[in-house]
Amino acid sequence: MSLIEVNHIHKNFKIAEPTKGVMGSLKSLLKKKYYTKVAVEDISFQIDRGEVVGYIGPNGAGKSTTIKILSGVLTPTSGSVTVNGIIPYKNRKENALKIGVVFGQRSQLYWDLPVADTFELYQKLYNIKDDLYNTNRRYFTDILEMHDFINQPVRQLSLGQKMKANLALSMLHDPDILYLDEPTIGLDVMSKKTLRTCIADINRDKQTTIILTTHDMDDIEAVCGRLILIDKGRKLFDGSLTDFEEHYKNGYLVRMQFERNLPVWGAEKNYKLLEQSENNFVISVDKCLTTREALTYLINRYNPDNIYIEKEKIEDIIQKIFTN
Ligand SMILES: Nc1ncnc2c1ncn2[C@@H]1O[C@H](COP(=O)(O)OP(=O)(O)OP(=O)(O)O)[C@@H](O)[C@H]1O
Repeated sequence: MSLIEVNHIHKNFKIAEPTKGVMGSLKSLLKKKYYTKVAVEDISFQIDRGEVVGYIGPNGAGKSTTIKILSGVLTPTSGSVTVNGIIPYKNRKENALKIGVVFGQRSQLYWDLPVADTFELYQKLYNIKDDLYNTNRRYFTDILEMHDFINQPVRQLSLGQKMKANLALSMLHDPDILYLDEPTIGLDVMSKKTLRTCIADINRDKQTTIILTTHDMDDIEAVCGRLILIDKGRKLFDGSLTDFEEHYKNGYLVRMQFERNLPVWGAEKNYKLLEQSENNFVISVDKCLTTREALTYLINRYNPDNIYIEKEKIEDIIQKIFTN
């Protein structure tokens, strides 16, 4: 049995129909009309201990709803979930002791208290033994570089510092599973990088199983070994990043650089001009051609000064899936 077992879950929300005008509002007081919004439709997956899984999809795909079901906040309309052998939405307290949750848009810190004080409150709340608390506090203060601000009130902290403190807080009780919902949202490049490194460190040092939802594909490429892609509540793909690229990639990119004026690009079968700048062509090559065939052809035909194969970013592949 896997650590996380999700079997054919569905989640429907009952939503009140909007009313028009005063009469409409009055009528709705007597008899409200509802419609059903399907947020998650027949999703199944298993996650083993120690995996880091990226759970991705466009806005409204059902990512947060799934995470809320896994963390016990929501009950599925049908289907079943077990996490660590328990049903999270039926045994919320027991489940809460074994998981850490970070919602990028929501802080668990007390605005007026120094971070260190919230940590102490959390120790009492979760009944964390002194030894474990002190070890974890030291470990997270070090890897998340929190020494400079741990004694400052939360209201004085930057977004990046708050996110680090939230991550540390959610891990103080040594949970088996960490749910991260958009942890790098709104952060600058350096803070994103630090956070990604720390997520990978936590997984390596503590064998924490991590499920990460994000719109930033650099997060996925940096830390996830596996990707689950969903859209409109349904699962589209579940597998390794390499399999994902193999499955969805239609070809690869070639960049040609010229130290003279750009030659005229001809309409070429199996080659598509994606981008043209002052002295560059970026070409998408169909996967029916080997890189050797493509490079030989392009060098003979256009005689570039430099030519490179470029890796297609996961972000671009996903964008193609949802725009095609
Ligand atoms: N409490 C709720 N009541 C009604 N509808 C909801 C509720 N929560 C989510 N939904 C709807 O369910 C669908 C899935 O929402 P969800 O928040 O899971 O998507 P998401 O993939 O996390 O999106 P995003 O990337 O924008 O955060 C959306 O259409 C949303 O409007």
